[in-house]
Amino acid sequence: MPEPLFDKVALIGIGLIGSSLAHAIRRAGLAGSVTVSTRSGETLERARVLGLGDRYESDASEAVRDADLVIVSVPVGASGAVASAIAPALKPGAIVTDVGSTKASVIAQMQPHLPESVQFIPGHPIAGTENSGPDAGFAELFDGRWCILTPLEGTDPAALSRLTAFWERCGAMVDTMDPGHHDMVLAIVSHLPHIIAYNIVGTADDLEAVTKSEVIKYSASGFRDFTRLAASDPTMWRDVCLHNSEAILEMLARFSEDLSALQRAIRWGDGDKLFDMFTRTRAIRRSIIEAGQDIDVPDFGRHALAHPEKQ
Ligand SMILES: NC(=O)C1=CN([C@@H]2O[C@H](COP(=O)(O)OP(=O)(O)OC[C@H]3O[C@@H](n4cnc5c(N)ncnc54)[C@H](O)[C@@H]3O)[C@@H](O)[C@H]2O)C=CC1
Ligand SMILES: O=C(O)C(=O)Cc1ccc(O)cc1
Repeated sequence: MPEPLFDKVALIGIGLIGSSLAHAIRRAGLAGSVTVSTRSGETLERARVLGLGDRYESDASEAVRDADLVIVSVPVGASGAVASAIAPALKPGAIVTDVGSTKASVIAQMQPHLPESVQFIPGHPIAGTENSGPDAGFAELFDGRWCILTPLEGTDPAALSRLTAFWERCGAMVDTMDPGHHDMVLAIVSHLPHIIAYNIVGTADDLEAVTKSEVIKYSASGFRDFTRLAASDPTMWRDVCLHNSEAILEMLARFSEDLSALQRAIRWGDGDKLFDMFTRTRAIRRSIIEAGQDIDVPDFGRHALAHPEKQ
């Protein structure tokens, strides 16, 4: 086993992402010891039963006291409260990072509390599932997935390299990005798909002409894919919507315009327009598969794609 990258790591929040980090850290031998802290006593007890750490602290400030790396993995709306609680106890020179799905808001919430003696490097692994809580995590979650770091002005390059090495040894590939750009990109590739999924499943649930049992019984795989996303954690997604509202509203406005164009093409029987649009979007799917980013598609899916010929 290679040398640990950090002597002491503190995991604040031990849900899907925190517990996956605990497993990945252990798999790669990245820490001398791991201290777990979370708000709810019940979750902390569950983490202890699962053996996710070496020490367990209900008080986040106690957990970070001697930590060299602190990873905050809580819903983005709780980032400010966590930063304020841990700030006085942080060890000078420690690296503080997070995994939140939005970046500008997390930075605005956390940075004012954190002392200049620590290196704050916000992060976001683009890897997850619809499950939450400490039982949901697994060591392979980050394998082959991107992790975006959004370093701030004045970040020490050595600290950035160390955090990059940490994520790489957790299995991820690392990119750096400006926080505002991150929020715009993630609004279209992650936040909108979840919002659309919540909406379509809600619409189906509200239909009077179709019973709930029919929705369950006849749901084709397209609808089932939406239900998976719509089963994601309500607290987490409420916070994402509230904390990336500007970019999400911008993307929703564009989406609504494009949906209206699609609606018009259907109303006027404009088959050429529909065909052209569906051909363009199919190319995106193929590019994702070619880039090896199609983790959810079993191997046979690659060969089952039809050719884009006009029928
Ligand atoms: N679920 C996913 O697929 C992904 C989530 N993320 C981000 O990771 C973060 C954590 O998400 P998950 O692990 O999925 O959530 P989760 O719901 O599985 O776990 C959240 C954890 O935070 C704790 N917590 C909540 N409020 C707290 C507070 N005020 N103080 C201390 N602890 C608190 C909970 O007890 C729990 O341990 C979120 O910011 C989310 O946006 C990032 C990538 C993927
Ligand atoms: O479950 C899925 O399909 C996801 O899209 C997981 C996910 C959720 C939130 C993120 O910020 C990143 C990844």
